Amino acid sequence: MAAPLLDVRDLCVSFPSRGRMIPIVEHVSFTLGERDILGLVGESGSGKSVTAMALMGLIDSPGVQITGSALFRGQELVGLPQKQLRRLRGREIAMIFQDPMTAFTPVYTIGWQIDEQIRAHERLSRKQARARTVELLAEMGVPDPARTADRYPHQLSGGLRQRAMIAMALSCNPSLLIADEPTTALDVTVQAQILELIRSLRSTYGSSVLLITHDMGVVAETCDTTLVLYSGRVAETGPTDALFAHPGHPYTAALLASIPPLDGPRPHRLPAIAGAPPPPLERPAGCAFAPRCAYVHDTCLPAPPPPLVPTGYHPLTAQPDEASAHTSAAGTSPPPVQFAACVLPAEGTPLPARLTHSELSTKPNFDTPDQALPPPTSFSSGEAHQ
Ligand SMILES: Nc1ncnc2c1ncn2[C@@H]1O[C@H](COP(=O)(O)OP(=O)(O)OP(=O)(O)O)[C@@H](O)[C@H]1O
Repeated sequence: MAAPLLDVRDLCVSFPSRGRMIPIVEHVSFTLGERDILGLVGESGSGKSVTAMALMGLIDSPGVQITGSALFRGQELVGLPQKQLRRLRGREIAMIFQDPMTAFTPVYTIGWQIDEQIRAHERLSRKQARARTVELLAEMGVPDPARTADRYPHQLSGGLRQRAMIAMALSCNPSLLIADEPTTALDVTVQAQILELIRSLRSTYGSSVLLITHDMGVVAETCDTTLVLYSGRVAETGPTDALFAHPGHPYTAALLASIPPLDGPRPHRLPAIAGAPPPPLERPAGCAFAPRCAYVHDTCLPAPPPPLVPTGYHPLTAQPDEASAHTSAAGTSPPPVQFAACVLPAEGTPLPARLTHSELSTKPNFDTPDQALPPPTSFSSGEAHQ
């Protein structure tokens, strides 16, 4: 199998506070292949941005502790000196953010800023750099790119600014684009256009994308693979289609159940996940979702469970594992995918025994059984999510 573009193993990020280290991201592992789009999804505060910033070497808080490994084309990013990281950023790895105004300086034109980015990495004259800027803006679907290049950031609409930021990020043809909530601030029509643009990057630029979002709809439309982060830990990962059709983790299932169905009867109220993720210092020893889980069981409590991945799929790549790959190569059909589940019952099977009320109420942030998510019938069949 070809080496992945990005191979992250056991990434942990902790920040110091009042003499203690607060673990924000714990043992996050995944790989991203060439031209793949991986969605990093989770609620606000789950550690998505911290994961991305750690990979980019952009966390400069004093005392931050980053451990584990992140190999980019075989080069270790964790602990890489800033000088070398700076060389990689822009040229090999680029990042775009929710708010393009944070990426552009308000006092220079869009074109000038993209020209400078190009000239920082390539030996081009001003004229050549501007020609490349205009070409890039045109490729990003910016109308009248030569005139738009002469505009200041505040003179562009949110969608155009986002296109201009993607143009700047792609100006040096990076292999990896990290997109942190790139469509959150945009209206739905522009959001769809930007997602289409991001999807097209792999064919036009050969780029892989790490897409950070809290929106399962965005993931469904855009990502090959999905990694669900909950309270700084990986809850579940797998090919997006499979994960959406058969979520194995009650958290994934609950996130999916909270998306309005496109067809069929509209529910009176969408199911919400009661409670909130635990603060990092109150994270339970076992599954961090246990305090909010309708299916919590005593086996969930002693230690964090390993991330769920469909049976037959590799836990890091979320691709068919070696055995399945060999079977396909031999010309026979791959074995049917079986879906792992932590405690999610198969259709028709009874729920596992629940913890007693007193056990539940001794845990921080625990919802009472009455407040907990009702067992949604759609969880086990997955039909509602297709
Ligand atoms: N420099 C920092 N020092 C201390 N804590 C931090 C720092 N940066 C982030 N955090 C904490 O890390 C946690 C995860 O933050 P992060 O921004 O990664 O979440 P997120 O999943 O990206 O959420 P959102 O979708 O709201 O952006 C939060 O509790 C945040 O307060």
